[in-house]
Amino acid sequence: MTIISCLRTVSKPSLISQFSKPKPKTQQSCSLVVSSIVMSYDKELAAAKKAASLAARLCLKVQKALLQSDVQSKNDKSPVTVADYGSQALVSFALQKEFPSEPFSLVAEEDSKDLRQDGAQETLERITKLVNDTLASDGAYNTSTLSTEDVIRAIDGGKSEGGSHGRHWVLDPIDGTKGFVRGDQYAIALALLDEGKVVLGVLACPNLPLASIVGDNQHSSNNEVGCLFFAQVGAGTYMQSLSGSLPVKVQVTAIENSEEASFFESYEAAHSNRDLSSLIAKKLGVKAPPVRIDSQAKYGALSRGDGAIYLRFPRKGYREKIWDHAAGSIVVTEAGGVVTDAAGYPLDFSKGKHLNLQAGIIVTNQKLMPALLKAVKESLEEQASSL
Ligand SMILES: Nc1ncnc2c1ncn2[C@@H]1O[C@H](COP(=O)(O)O)[C@@H](O)[C@H]1OP(=O)(O)O
Ligand SMILES: [Mg+2]
Repeated sequence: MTIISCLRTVSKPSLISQFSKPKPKTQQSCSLVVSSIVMSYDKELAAAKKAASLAARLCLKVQKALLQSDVQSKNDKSPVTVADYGSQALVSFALQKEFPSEPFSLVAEEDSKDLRQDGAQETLERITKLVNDTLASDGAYNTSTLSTEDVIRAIDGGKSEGGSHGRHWVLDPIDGTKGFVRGDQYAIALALLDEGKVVLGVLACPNLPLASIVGDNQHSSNNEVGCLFFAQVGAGTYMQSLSGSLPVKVQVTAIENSEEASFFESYEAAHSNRDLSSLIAKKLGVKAPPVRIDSQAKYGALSRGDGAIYLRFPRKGYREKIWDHAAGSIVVTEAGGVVTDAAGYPLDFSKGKHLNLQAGIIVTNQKLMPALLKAVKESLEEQASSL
C-alpha cells in the first residue's frame, strides 16, 4: 500500500465501530507507516507555550483587579475585556517574533474594530500598557515599547479565515470570558493547524487547581492553581504549573463502568442543553452530579483524568468556532481520549472559522465511547419525539 492511500484509510470519518472493534490488519500497518512520517512541531510548541504563558500573566493581573470599565459588550451581547484584547495582541506579537520569515496566519476571536471607535482611546491605551508591562516583566522578545498602532496591528493579525491548506494558528485569547469576569475558570487556548489537522495545542488555565477538581482528590493538600496543558500530535499530553514546574505526562481516566463516571458541562446554562445531558447521564447510570466549569479548562481537566465525560449541546442554530475546541481536542486525544460530534464523527477543523457539527460535542475515553454514543443517540431521539 502506498503512503497516500494509507493516509486516506486512517483519516476516514469513523463511527461507533471505531471504538468497539479491533483495527483491521491493514489499518494497523498503516499506523506504523504514518507514525514514521509524523512531523515534529517542537519549535512551534515551545513558542506556543511561551506565548500562552505570557498571555496568562496578563490575564491574571487584570482579573485580580478588574475595573468596570475593563469589561465591554460586543455586538452579540457577549462580554469582551481589556484582557481578551491584550492576550490576543501578546500571542499574535509573540508568534510573529518567533517565526519572522514564515507566512503568518492566525484565526482568532477578537478584532480591533471597537477599539478604533471614538471614545475607545483610553481603553486602547490601557491595553497597550498591559501588553508592554507584561513583555517588560518577562524580558521576552527583546523588544522596544509597542505603540497603540502596534497593538491594533497585532490584534488584527488574527483575521485569518483558516482552511484546509497550509498552517494556521488558532487562538481564543480568553475562552470563557464570562467565567473570567465572574472570577472563575477561563483558558488561553492556542492550537496549530497543518493541512486542516490540529497538530499541537496549548491550554493555559490560570485558575485551575493542579490537583483534581473531581471526586476524592479534590480535597488534596496541594492547593496551588495555574495549569499549562500541552500536546503535540503523536507525542502525548503533558501538564505543568504555570509557575514552571517540570511537565508530567497525563492520561484520561481508565474507568470502564459508566456508573462511576462524572461529567463536565458548561457553567453557563445557555451554552448547553442541560436536560439532554441529564437524560444521557441517567441512561448511563451516572450517579455523580455534573461538574460545571467555564471554558476549555474542561478539556484540560478531562485529559488528566478528572471526571470521564464532557457533554456540550448548544441551542439549535449556534455555530461552534474552531478556537473554542482546537487546543482542547488535541489535549484530550493525545491523552488517550476521544472527541466527536454527537453522531460520532471526528471534529473537522479544516472548514474555516466554524465547525460543522451534528448536534453537539461529546468527549470521553475509548472504553466508554460506544455506550456514550448509544445513550446520546437514544436521548436525542427521545427529546425529538417529545417535542
Ligand atoms: N449560546 C452559546 N452556546 C454555546 N456556546 C456559546 C454560546 N455563546 C457563547 N458560547 C461560547 O462558549 C464558550 C465558553 O464555553 P463554556 O460554555 O464551555 O464555558 C465561549 O468561548 C463562547 O464562544 P465565543 O465567545 O467564542 O462566541
Ligand atoms: Mg471562546
